[in-house]
Amino acid sequence: MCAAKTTEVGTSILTNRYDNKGTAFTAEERQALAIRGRLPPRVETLDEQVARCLDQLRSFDKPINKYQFLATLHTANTTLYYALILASVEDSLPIIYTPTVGEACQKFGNIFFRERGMYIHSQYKGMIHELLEESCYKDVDVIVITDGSRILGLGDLGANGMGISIGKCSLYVVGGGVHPKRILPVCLDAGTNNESLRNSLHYLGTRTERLPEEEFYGILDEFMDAVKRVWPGAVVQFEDFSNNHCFDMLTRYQEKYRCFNDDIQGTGAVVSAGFLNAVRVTGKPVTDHKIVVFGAGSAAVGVALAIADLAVRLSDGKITKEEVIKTFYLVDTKGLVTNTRGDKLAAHKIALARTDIAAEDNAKFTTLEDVVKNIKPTALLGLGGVGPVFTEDIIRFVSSYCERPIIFPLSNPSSKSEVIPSDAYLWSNGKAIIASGSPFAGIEVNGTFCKPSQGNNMYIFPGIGMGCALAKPTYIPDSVIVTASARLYDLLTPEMLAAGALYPSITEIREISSHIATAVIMESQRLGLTTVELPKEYDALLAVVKESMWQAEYPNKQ
Ligand SMILES: NC(=O)C1=CN([C@@H]2O[C@H](COP(=O)(O)OP(=O)(O)OC[C@H]3O[C@@H](n4cnc5c(N)ncnc54)[C@H](O)[C@@H]3O)[C@@H](O)[C@H]2O)C=CC1
Ligand SMILES: CC(=O)C(=O)O
Ligand SMILES: [Mg+2]
Repeated sequence: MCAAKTTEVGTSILTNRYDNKGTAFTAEERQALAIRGRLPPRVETLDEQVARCLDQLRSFDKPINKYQFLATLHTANTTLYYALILASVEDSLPIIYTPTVGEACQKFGNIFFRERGMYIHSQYKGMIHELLEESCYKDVDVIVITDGSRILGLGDLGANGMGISIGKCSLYVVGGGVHPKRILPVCLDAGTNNESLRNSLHYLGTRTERLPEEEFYGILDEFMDAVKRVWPGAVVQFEDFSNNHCFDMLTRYQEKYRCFNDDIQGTGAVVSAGFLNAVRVTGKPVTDHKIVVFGAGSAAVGVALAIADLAVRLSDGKITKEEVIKTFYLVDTKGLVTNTRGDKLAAHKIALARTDIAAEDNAKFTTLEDVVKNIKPTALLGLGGVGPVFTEDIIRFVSSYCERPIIFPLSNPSSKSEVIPSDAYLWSNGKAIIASGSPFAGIEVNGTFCKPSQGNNMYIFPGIGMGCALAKPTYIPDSVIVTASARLYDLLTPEMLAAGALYPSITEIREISSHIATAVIMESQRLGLTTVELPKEYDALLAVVKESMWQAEYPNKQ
């Protein structure tokens, strides 16, 4: 090979995030690639690189600067980026995911420096197939798409929502072992109704109001169809679409494409598993509980219905879905959701509306405080996305009559949490059983260290997506999601439960995801939906799943 040609190859490898090894290139490799003088002399192993980069990461005080450092690292050397995250899951997930990813989305235009993923907008109508074909993505297993209309609890962030697709895709690699080249974060830029964002100096999306319905579905239909043709094996995860679309999108696409909605179905699957494990701690059957849910949107409705589905599945049909649904009291901006309060309920609320409140009694239930006082719940689930509403008064009141109140402040990011878990432990005198959407510190109460579990859909979507990418079922029916949830429920051992956990440790995310993926595949096989031949027996299938996981290692392992 001539010298000029070799230099070109060397340069393209050094600047290709997937192939670059940086200081881990050996002397021989440096010579062969003609990059001898272009790297510091020391040759490091991947472990040494990880240790050095972890020190660099820890040297930043502000989480957003840590986020920027990691984004830069991803751009320079993707293998090292994932090796570092896998070596420091508990420290780095709060940076690449909630809560810091929320701040990164808010500041997306200010911190953007290099492309990642794909942007689809109305200007490309009629050309989406071509756009996907011409992209550098040749084989895609998982696509996470958002239109940025409801990013965490931060509202309409338009094209800045790309940050959330990127964060979720990173978790597919970290948790599901999907190859980094086979994930695709997508931003459907359908405009934004956030006027101040639209007018802000560095906003990078289209500066128009959100598309009318017909155009929105026109572009989404075209995208889904193009994905099926260009990457027929891919799974599409819908993320953070506002509730005027997300339920309808599921109806429109669930049986036509291999897709699921993370906020409705993923959140439902995770929270139902943790909640029913918390119910075991209370010693009372779920049907004896009274569950107040703050919020009645995509996550709240997904969670309530999933708890009912999982409870029915775990009871072997001894309890009915209707019996569990009766335990729920959903609260939205107008108060308790009932069928008698005189407004036209959004379609997604109807199945969960109380039917036992006389019209004249609705006035007694117009605030969360009223509902708590009058219902005396044993469980509070927070999915309103507005911040601290589970007040000291509420927590103390619930703890006054309830032996082990279940308190789940599930809204993200941390600033939108319904209560800071350490406060809830203190106010409940250590009695509360807590899972929070974002990670929070624990606290010692009466000599016992209490730490919240993280009730976040990150426990399930990597396993669901990975299982479906492997077995390629024609579509993802609800029963596959309930099966994934039941598997997560079972993965919590009695010892873990006794130690106060509601989910296995997140450091075990790959192990967890491999079991969830296995369960997902087996249920898809049972339903006759898979299009790839895989073992039918659990252990053999689990081995195949584990074997398929990408490892954060250089090709010629250092
Ligand atoms: N822990 C987890 O894994 C997940 C957490 N979430 C979080 O849940 C929150 C909500 O998400 P979605 O349900 O998708 O949003 P959404 O917009 O569909 O629903 C929000 C609901 O809260 C209600 N609400 C808003 N302000 C209220 C107020 N002041 N009083 C009473 N009700 C009020 C709204 O009426 C609506 O029913 C977000 O913060 C999101 O980050 C969502 C998905 C997963
Ligand atoms: C975790 C998540 O998906 C959300 O907060 O929207
Ligand atoms: Mg979400």
